[in-house]
Amino acid sequence: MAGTDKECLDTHKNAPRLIGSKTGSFAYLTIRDRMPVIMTQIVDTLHQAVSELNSEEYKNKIEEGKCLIGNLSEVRHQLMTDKDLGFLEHGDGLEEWRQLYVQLANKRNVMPSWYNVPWLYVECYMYRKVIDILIGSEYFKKYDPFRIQKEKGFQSSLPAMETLSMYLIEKINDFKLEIKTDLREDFLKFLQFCLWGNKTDLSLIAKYDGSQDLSQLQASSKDHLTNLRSKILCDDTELAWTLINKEKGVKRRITYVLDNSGFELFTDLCFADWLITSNSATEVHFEIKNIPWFVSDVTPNDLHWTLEQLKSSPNKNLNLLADRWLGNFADKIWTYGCHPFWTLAHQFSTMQVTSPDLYTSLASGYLVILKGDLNYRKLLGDRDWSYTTPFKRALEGFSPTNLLALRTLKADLVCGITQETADRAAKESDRWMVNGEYAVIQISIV
Ligand SMILES: O=P(O)(O)OC[C@H]1O[C@](O)(CO)[C@@H](O)[C@@H]1O
Ligand SMILES: [Mn+2]
Repeated sequence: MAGTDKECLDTHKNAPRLIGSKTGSFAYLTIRDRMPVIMTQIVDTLHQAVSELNSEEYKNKIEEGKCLIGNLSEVRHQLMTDKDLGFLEHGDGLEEWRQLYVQLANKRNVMPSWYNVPWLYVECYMYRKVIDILIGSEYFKKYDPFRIQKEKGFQSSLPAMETLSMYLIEKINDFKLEIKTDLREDFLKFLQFCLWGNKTDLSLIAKYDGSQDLSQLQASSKDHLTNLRSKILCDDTELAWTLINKEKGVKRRITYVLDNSGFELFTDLCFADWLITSNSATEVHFEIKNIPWFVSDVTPNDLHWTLEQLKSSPNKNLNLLADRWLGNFADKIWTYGCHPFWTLAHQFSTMQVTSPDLYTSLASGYLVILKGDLNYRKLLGDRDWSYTTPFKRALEGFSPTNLLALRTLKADLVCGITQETADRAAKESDRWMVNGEYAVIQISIV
């Protein structure tokens, strides 16, 4: 049973939100164990970067760096000792953060602190607070404390990317030569590559230093995918296929809300390529993060860096894909945006009010694909819904257009699955909701 905030039960009988104050819950353990480790990593990485600077040339930068290290260490201390949360001062979304803080403060008789507000808020706040400190500086405004980890993650995924690139190129050639292929089967495969690509987020492996072998986490072989089917606890693939296969060739845009860099991003770009090549969409618009976020989330820098790496790789298939993908961006068949909404702590059902421009943009497309665990938590308002609550119900009215969630379970909430399925998974592993071994493919059709 997850940790919950009974105060948040509202009149619409929404389930309570997950909160860190429930001892032993995944929220509690994340705040107690995983978040301090991530903060330590941030401090250590910055410390390393500062210590590599030439002390004569970068005197002021070094001074400032040391000061930032102190401020970041203080955030870690506040988190570990459950101090009051405060306002943010720099960067996007300040007013939205302030409003949410005031709402939380008004709901309680005590000041909002790390363990007494909803987990979603506090976890997003930690990442945003780090950026607040960096943006407020002179020399570290654009510093990405996760860059090294993301780059190591990319390098260690290269063998899996090479395998997947061969598969995609085979499909592209089939299209070119008009060789009849089983489109449904291809769709199914790419969807699952993307789904399992979500296993490799680096915030879950809090101690990831690039040396661990991620290949076990990467479902790069087709046979492996077949074995993984039983781990998909709700599988709306057929509904998704019906949607994708409908009225092919008409002008339509798919919005792809990306999650992590590295292997996951590569699988997503492969799928986006297939969507265009198979005429399933005429435009794919990616949404990514405007700041370093939850360790491994894709920022514009990560996207550009990834494409450059693929282009300069000694592997010809990766070069070929990089050329295609750079071409897609140049031709505006692919576009990307990084709306500040994605780095707020808001659940998606508030988007229409808090970020109407983004909502309208999603609504003008045919389908939104949402990747990963955090997006799923925000879809569900990070609430402790009963497992059998229908997906659409848990969205609390969020319905800009057709939605498709692809998520491996890394937090103890899920909906839209049968009690038998939940029991079976629980029997297989008592960590089934958080270990990234299980997944859902869920669709909401307007
Ligand atoms: O990259 P994802 O799939 O959104 O996962 C983000 C991570 O953050 C959490 O949502 C909370 O720590 C985890 O459940 C997950 O490991
Ligand atoms: Mn992520």
